[in-house]
Amino acid sequence: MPSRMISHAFKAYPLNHPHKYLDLNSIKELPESHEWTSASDEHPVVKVPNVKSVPIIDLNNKNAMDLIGHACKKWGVFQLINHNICKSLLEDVELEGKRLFSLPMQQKLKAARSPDGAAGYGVARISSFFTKLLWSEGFTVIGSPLEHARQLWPYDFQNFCDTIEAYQNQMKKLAEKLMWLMLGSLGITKEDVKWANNKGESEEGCAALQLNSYPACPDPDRAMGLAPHTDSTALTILHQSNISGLQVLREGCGWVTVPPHPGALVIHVGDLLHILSNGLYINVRHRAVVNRTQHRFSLAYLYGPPADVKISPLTKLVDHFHPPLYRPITWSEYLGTKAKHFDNALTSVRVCAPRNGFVDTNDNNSVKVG
Ligand SMILES: C=C1C[C@]23C[C@@]1(O)CC[C@H]2[C@@]12CCC[C@@](C)(C(=O)O1)[C@H]2[C@@H]3C(=O)O
Ligand SMILES: O=C(O)CCC(=O)C(=O)O
Ligand SMILES: [Fe+2]
Repeated sequence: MPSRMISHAFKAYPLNHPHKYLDLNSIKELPESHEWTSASDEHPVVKVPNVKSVPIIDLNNKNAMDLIGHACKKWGVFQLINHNICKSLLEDVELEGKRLFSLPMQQKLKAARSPDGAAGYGVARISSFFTKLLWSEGFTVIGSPLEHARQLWPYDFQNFCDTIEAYQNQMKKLAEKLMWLMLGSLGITKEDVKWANNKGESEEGCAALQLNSYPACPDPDRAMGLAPHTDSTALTILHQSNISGLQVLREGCGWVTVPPHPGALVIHVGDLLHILSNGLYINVRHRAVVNRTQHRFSLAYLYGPPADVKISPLTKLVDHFHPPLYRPITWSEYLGTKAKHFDNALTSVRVCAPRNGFVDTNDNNSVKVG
């Protein structure tokens, strides 16, 4: 039976071996369990200006739609300024996140994500695809944060809930606006998308909020904050605070650092927009690296269509010369597919090889070792 909520997407894919939780803040030497070899990544880190940097787009620019479309085709990522999200809200949510991660481990584990669940405290789900552990911890909110917040702060959960809910509301509006700009640039309007005005859908269905914490690391060059991945979303809005760590893969060049730009939010094209656009938009591959001295915090708003609506390449973008590359799939099903196949999830949904004969650069069959 299709699930109406993304929080149920992993029911059939429980994580069998939840990792032991180390308090990364107190570790003075990188344990072998967290030692990643640089040989496991074939892409170099490239420096700006050797390669252009990720585009910065002003939402107030009258050409914003075209600039966004161009960035989605060339990069699959851009930084957005003048997005209208209150600076104080961004600061508040960052503070609440830091308050959460600074709790003692025993307390955080009271809100631990269950093996078959999507929400709560824990390591990133993709961790299970690697033999080495990530230098990070996360907290995922889907719908209301209340249940978990009560477990974390039995007498003091209101502030956290209010801030998270205010942030979710603002992000939802921005995500919707961005999605229509991204699709608008391809000539797609709301009339072309059946589920666009489906107001009856459960609020829980269309977003997750991921709080990421990357403590300072004694040996950052051999550790990995968040392993390379694409987001299983239509789009992601990332607030990366003022500490660098996000890198995006520019095909043919290598890893490009996305420097924190004051007030900017980073927008990623996810796998679902890649599917909807019939491959025209790049689902950007990215990762988070860590540093020796600063504790980094980031906040990702992972946005998608209603969880149980089948999405597929949009009819207007498909013709005899551009056959649909992917079969219809719901967001919920796609999350399950990702939980099973990780980097090969898109290939498993593909029905037709791209006309240029190239394979999807985000798919590979290599064994992940970390
Ligand atoms: C909607 C979702 C996307 C996500 C899995 C999740 O159910 C909630 C957490 C998301 C996240 C955030 C960190 C990176 C990531 C790969 C992960 O392990 O959990 C993404 C997942 C994703 O985009 O596939
Ligand atoms: O911390 C970052 O910069 C990246 C986070 C991320 O990729 C995610 O939450 O999906
Ligand atoms: Fe991501």
